[in-house]
Amino acid sequence: MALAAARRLLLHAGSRLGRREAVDGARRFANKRVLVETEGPAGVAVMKLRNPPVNSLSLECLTEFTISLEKLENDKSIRGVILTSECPGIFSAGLDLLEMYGRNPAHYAEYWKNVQELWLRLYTSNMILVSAINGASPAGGCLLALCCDYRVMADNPKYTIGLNESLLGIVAPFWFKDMYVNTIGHREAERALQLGTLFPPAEALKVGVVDELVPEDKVHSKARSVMAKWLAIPDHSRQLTKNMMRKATADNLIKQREADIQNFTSFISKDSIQKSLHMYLEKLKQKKG
Ligand SMILES: CCC/C=C/C(=O)SCCNC(=O)CCNC(=O)[C@H](O)C(C)(C)COP(=O)([O-])OP(=O)([O-])OC[C@H]1O[C@@H](n2cnc3c(N)ncnc32)[C@H](O)[C@@H]1OP(=O)([O-])[O-]
Repeated sequence: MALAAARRLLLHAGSRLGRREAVDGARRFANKRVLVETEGPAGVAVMKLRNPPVNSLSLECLTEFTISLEKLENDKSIRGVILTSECPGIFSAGLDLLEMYGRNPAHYAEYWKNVQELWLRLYTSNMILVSAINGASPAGGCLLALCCDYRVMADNPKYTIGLNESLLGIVAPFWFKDMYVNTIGHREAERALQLGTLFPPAEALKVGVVDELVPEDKVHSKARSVMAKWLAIPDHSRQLTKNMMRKATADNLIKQREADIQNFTSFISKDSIQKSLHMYLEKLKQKKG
């Protein structure tokens, strides 16, 4: 309820800001955790996640992300979005573990609904989405990248990408899996999901998790040049083709959203799963100390 009100406020504030920017000619709007800049080639927005330290997808971050996307979808002058991060060395650490640990079932349900919402909006977007992966991209971070039409990754062996849920003692839901299969094929997805593989850039390119590697300082310029190529295709034919390729996967979730929320809520509420998450969070802390 409170979140719905916050969402309305943000949308309203955003549209007022949008009008002011149009007058100033400064094409930029920002929520606290997502910055959108629309300067550069016509019709292209750059969306930067900025939820330090690791761009984890907290409920607030998911909401702001979804609202920003909604605004861009509604802006008929925008045809493409480059998705990237403002946090050095991190694209996104994925879903916020603290939203899935030590909370109550109502919170888990609310959180999951918002995860679904963002995924559906990203995966089925009519806009061209190119990810400029400029850092580590585990689990939900990889999910964001997989939603894009093209993935450019910084060739830095310190960065890894993949759906590593099984390493945390949790299970990627069927729609994460479906999108992984669509991207890298059944055999690679099966192996990578069971092992929770986090691929370094060269391996990510080899299996097809990403489409291209470039030196770190070229990630943005490459994403822009990729975008230019995609923009040259007529929107209507590209959009219909994208829809044809992705609709069945999205529909698979749409037809069972409520059951998926219930599955997630009962799974994540289990003592054994909470214990696994606790251990994983402790491991992250120890790594730091
Ligand atoms: C069924 C469900 C499907 C699930 C899907 C998912 O996405 S599950 C998600 C799967 N995601 C993963 O498995 C990724 C786990 N994270 C990592 O592997 C690393 O943090 C890193 C490689 C992203 C960055 O390394 P780095 O050395 O630059 O940074 P650092 O490690 O020092 O962390 C800094 C602070 O951030 C904290 N924090 C980190 N991640 C999360 C998070 N997701 N959430 C919340 N907090 C997180 C970390 O605890 C620490 O907190 P502290 O102690 O300051 O209070």
